[in-house]
Amino acid sequence: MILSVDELQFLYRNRKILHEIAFSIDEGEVVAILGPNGVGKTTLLKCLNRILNPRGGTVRIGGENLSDLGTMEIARLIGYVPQRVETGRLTAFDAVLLGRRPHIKWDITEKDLKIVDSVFKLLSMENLRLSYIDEMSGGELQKVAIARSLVQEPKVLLLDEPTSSLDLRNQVEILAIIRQIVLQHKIAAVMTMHDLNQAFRYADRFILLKGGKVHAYGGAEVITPQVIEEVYGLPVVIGEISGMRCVVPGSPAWDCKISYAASKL
Ligand SMILES: Nc1ncnc2c1ncn2[C@@H]1O[C@H](COP(=O)(O)OP(=O)(O)OP(=O)(O)O)[C@@H](O)[C@H]1O
Repeated sequence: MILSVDELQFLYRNRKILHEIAFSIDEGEVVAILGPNGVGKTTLLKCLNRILNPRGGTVRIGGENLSDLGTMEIARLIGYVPQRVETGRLTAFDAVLLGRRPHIKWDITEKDLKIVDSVFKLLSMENLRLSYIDEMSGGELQKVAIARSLVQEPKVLLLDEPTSSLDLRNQVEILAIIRQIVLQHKIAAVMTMHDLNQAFRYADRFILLKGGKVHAYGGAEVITPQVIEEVYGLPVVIGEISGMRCVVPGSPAWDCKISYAASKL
């Protein structure tokens, strides 16, 4: 087991956002955190990373309790790709290089440069090396953030909607690369997502949040039409296309309900 979470709770002011969160993740696994807007997916990632301090519970990585570790030690273990990436007057190369030593001045080594080069190549973004990140498109910036997390060589990657700004081809390529890196390096990735079809394709396990709690947790078998309707309040059909599990939202009855409501506007 590489990551374990037990009885995690988080409150914003006095409002309970997360409670009784417990799960564990093995090496080589990609886990998708799913759930409706505002349910607490980003908050959960930030608690795992200790950007936010949980009110209770424990998070362990490789047996180490994160509450016993400092920021630098946590950065050594966890690569984090936030939903909103901060920009500045830095080239993409420098921004990614910062992932090697996030908080202190350091002597750049041959190894640092080699790893940064290889990640630029892996993500097919060599053309962006000298571009300034404050002049980048949303998708380009998202790739820079993913690259920065990968050069950290973390044990756990936390990715907050990592493909939200990417075009279709980049979505597929980035998720496939994350999948491959997780397996090859025996690390783990936890990603928040909205696209259930991509989750089916690239994740091994699923955590569905509802009301700040884990509503369903497990392999693809836990994502049933009933569970999806309970979590999102929307009927779906689950089927297969070319051997791949896929979710189609809606149903004839639902579509009728929506068009009836719209006709009353
Ligand atoms: N800084 C904050 N102060 C107070 N409440 C906050 C703060 N940030 C988020 N929240 C609230 O916490 C809840 C969970 O937010 P969070 O961003 O974790 O949701 P999410 O599941 O990631 O949503 P989305 O799918 O829309 O990105 C929301 O109701 C949100 O309004």
